[in-house]
Amino acid sequence: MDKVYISQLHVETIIGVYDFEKESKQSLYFDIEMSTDITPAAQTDDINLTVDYAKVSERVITLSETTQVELLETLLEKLAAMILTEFAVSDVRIKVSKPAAVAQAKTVGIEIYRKK
Ligand SMILES: Nc1nc2c(c(=O)[nH]1)N=C([C@H](O)[C@@H](O)CO)CN2
Repeated sequence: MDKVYISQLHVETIIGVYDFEKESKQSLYFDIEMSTDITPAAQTDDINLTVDYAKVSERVITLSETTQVELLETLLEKLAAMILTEFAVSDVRIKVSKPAAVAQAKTVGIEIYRKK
């Protein structure tokens, strides 16, 4: 299956388990890969017949900024459900990195894969 992807989408939001994390925004970076058939768009040159990565990016940014949760897992499940509901994709893989979470690590994070 063809893929539409978004790499290193940067979002600033409140997220975390600890009290100090609820006081200021932290950076998250998303890698998103969605399966879809791009043939109809390629044959017609019509953006309406494919998955618009700009629209997906906007929705991921908005939902991440307005959802207040503690765990990255919770946020990723909400984002995957939104993408599968709102866009014509058969599956989605989302990876989130939270580089400031562990000082000794370059970054840490979670990856999930969900199907319709
Ligand atoms: N599997 C997870 N582990 C941890 C998370 C998380 O969201 N998922 N979050 C934290 C803290 O919020 C951390 O980011 C700050 O030190 C710890 N472990």
